Amino acid sequence: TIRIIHSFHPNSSRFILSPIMTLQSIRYECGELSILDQLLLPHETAYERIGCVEDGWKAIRSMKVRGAPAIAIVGCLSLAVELHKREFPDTPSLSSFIKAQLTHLTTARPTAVNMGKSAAILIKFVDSMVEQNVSHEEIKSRLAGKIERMLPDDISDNMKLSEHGAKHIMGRIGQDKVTILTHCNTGSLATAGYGTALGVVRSLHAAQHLREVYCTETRPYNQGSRLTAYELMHDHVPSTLIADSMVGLVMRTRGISAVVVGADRVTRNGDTANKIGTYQIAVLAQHHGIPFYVAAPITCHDGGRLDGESIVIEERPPHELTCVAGVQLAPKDMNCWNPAFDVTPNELITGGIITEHGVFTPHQLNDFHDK
Ligand SMILES: CSC[C@H]1O[C@H](OP(=O)(O)O)[C@H](O)[C@@H]1O
Repeated sequence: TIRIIHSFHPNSSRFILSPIMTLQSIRYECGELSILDQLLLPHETAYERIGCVEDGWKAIRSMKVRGAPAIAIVGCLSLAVELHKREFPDTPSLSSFIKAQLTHLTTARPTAVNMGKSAAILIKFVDSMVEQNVSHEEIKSRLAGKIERMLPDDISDNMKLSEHGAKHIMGRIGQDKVTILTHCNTGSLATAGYGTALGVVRSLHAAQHLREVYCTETRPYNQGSRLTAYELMHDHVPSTLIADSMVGLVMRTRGISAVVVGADRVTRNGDTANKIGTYQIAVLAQHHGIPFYVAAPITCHDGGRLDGESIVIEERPPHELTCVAGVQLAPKDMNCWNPAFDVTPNELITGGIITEHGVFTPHQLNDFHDK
């Protein structure tokens, strides 16, 4: 396991972190992959073995594993696992298999950019090795190595992002303690570890600057009540669970200093696709004059897309809305609409977009992509 041990150096505002994490959504070692089945949390902790790409696709589609970074990491690792076991007669057969499998993985869930972005990067990596006449065995080995590095790279990005975000919020609010509101789950269960928006919360808590964090239940999958509450209790972070419908009243009466949410796809102009309900929280935050931040490592950024208008919003099955934990709540044949995401326009992201490279305004983000 990896446990994060925080120590706050008295002579600087930097957080000293050593990479030991306690909550692991992904376990990978020497070609063996298993994922924490998040449909069973918080009542049951069960890991499911992923033996091939199809196992990975099904785990992502069913949301046993979810969260934009975790989706890409599990998808790509499922390919590494399958390549570890398969033999190929020559380079063309290996290359076409890799491309077909990566393309297939991008069909599991359309809104988060991470899987599609990783697939494009890995296909380009393989093509470059084919052009250099690298042997197909060496291609397999180098590709597996590149995929395996996604795990530590994600944790490293999250820690840097979280430090930038915590420092920016402290600088903006100008008080010793802050109260944060967050939505959905953006922690160790949505990433390789530490988290994005929840990573910012962890960093504020580690530096003793967090008064409290309010997390929304995040219907209908309940990422907040089942997953974020689980992580916050696990880490002994002062926190309060609220229903999605309570956000307005909490903003009005509980002294929220800032809102920090994650992202599934941030476009060039800063428009952000994130869990359904994010948009209305951003509108409420503007109404109450509360800075609204999006925490998103560059792996969640779609620099090739100008704005959020064309982002495909995934629609999930009606039963995920009409049933809770397998109990039928709404009438079985009730007409439903179950979009899993919405898009927050950049003008509502008033705090900034927190990345591992720093905190950007939407305009600065556009310049960053031009570099
Ligand atoms: C750190 S990205 C987490 C991001 O993914 C979640 O969606 P889902 O649980 O459906 O995969 C949500 O939008 C979070 O902000």
